[in-house]
Amino acid sequence: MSETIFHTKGLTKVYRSGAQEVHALRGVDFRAARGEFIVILGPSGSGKSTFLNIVGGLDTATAGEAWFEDHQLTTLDERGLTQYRRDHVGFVFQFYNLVPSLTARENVALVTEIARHPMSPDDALALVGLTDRRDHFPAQLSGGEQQRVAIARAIAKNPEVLLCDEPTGALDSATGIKVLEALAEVNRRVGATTLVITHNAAIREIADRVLRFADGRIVEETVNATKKSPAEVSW
Ligand SMILES: Nc1ncnc2c1ncn2[C@@H]1O[C@H](COP(=O)(O)OP(=O)(O)OP(=O)(O)O)[C@@H](O)[C@H]1O
Repeated sequence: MSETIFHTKGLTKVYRSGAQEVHALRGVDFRAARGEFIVILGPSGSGKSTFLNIVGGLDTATAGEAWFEDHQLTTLDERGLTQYRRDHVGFVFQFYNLVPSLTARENVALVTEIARHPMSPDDALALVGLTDRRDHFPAQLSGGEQQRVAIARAIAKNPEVLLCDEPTGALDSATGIKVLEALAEVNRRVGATTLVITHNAAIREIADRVLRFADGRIVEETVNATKKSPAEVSW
C-alpha cells in the first residue's frame, strides 16, 4: 500500500458565535497517499473549506485528530502551525492575491526567498507555462495567467502538499482547463499531494480519487480507475 501523508480521525469542527453553534465537520475520517490528486465536491456549507483549512494548518479542530506524516496538527500551537504551513504546504485560492506592484517573477520570489528548499522562480513559472510572461505585472495578465502565477508561487517552495480551494471558480472553462493542466503537471512532476475543492463536478475526472462532502461528513468516495487529462474535460 502507498505511503500515507495525511490522515484524520473523527475530525470535528464546531463554530460558536454567541449562543449559536454551527457543526461544520461532524467526524471526518480521511487518508491521503503521498502524490495523490484528490478532488473534493459537495454542496455549499458542507464543510469542504473547513476541512482543507484544518489539514492546511490555517484553522484548528474542535475534536478529533489530523495528522500530517508524524505531526499531530491538532496539538500544534499558532507558532507550530505557521512553521508547518511554511515548510510543507502550498495554497491556491479562488482569488489570486498577487502583489500588484510586483512582476510575476517577483511575486514568486517573495516565497522562494524564505523557503528552505525552493526551486527558482523561473523554474516554477516554467512549470505552469508562463516563462514568456514572467516580467509582466498582474494587471497585464489574464485571470487564468494570474492564477497560474499563484500556483507557481505555491509550488516554488517545493511543498509536499498543494491545497486548492476553488482554483477555477473565477475562470471561464477554457482558462480553467489551463489552470487545471498546471495543477496536474505540478502533481506529476513535483509529486505534491494535491487536494482540489470545486463546485464543478466535471473536474472529478482528472482526479485519482473523488470525495463528496455533505453536512460535515464524507458521504461518498470514488476511485478513478483511469483519470483524464484536463484537456479532455469540458464544462
Ligand atoms: N468562521 C466561521 N464562523 C462561523 N461559521 C462558519 C465559519 N466558517 C464556516 N462556517 C460555517 O461552517 C459550515 C461549513 O462551511 P465551509 O466553508 O467549510 O463549507 P464549504 O463546503 O466549503 O462551502 P462553500 O462551497 O460555500 O465554500 C457552514 O455552515 C459555514 O457557514
